[in-house]
Amino acid sequence: MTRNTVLETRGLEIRFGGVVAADNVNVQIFEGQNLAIIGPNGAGKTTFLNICTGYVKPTHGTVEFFGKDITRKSPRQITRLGIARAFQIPQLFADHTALENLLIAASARTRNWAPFQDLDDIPEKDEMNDLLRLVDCQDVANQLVSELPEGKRKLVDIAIALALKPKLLLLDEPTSGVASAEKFQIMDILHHALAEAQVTSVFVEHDMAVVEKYADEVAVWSLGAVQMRGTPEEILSNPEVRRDVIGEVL
Ligand SMILES: Nc1ncnc2c1ncn2[C@@H]1O[C@H](COP(=O)(O)OP(=O)(O)OP(=O)(O)O)[C@@H](O)[C@H]1O
Repeated sequence: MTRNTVLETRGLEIRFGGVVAADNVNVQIFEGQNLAIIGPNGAGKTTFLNICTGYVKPTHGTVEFFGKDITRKSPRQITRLGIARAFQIPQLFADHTALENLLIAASARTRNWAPFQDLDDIPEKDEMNDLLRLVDCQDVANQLVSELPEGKRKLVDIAIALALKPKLLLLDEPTSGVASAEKFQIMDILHHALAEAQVTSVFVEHDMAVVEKYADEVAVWSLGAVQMRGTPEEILSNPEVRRDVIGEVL
């Protein structure tokens, strides 16, 4: 069965001073997949997400999204084309409620954002309530984001990314900073929401139990390059990965 390519990078390169953060990065991401990116600190994982979303421009190489070259497009243009991002530290308006945050995102999706617009007037209210339900946050819709526990804040951040109706969602350590038991709850909700919204995902992750359970493929980064790619079983049983990424003493 041929798989449709959502995003493809060819020959990405960038260095920061003496550090090579991308060294001939060639990656294909296929429709419907949940690709995990793993690798030691400083390997270039976040740099890859930054290049794909237009925040960092590579010195060489290209990024194609559904066959269209987006390498030189701005982050805003790339978001509008259908690539969304969720961050390790949720990017939310802390003194607004969860629902208000989504309404602001909905407004920014379709119109120019007007900071003084009355949020009650935004027509996407039902759609945004549905999204909060999808990420199991309907119970906190009217609570200030600053008062939410970290797990709920992460889910609201994911709902905001989905409010942009992306085709591809890039997540930088979606479960960092939450307790182990809660990680799986968040990932279950995320996994279900992505399938429901038919969104392809790429997530950077340090927790191998999360990778094993939720990724259908894993790419291993090291020294700015993709060293290996395969199923979670193949990658997580590889002795080099166990030694260099997981830190096991073999
Ligand atoms: N804007 C920047 N300016 C200077 N150096 C940078 C910049 N962005 C990244 N780097 C460097 O490039 C290298 C790769 O960084 P990157 O954040 O992509 O790694 P990472 O694999 O995501 O690491 P971590 O797992 O610690 O988040 C690091 O050495 C980092 O310090």
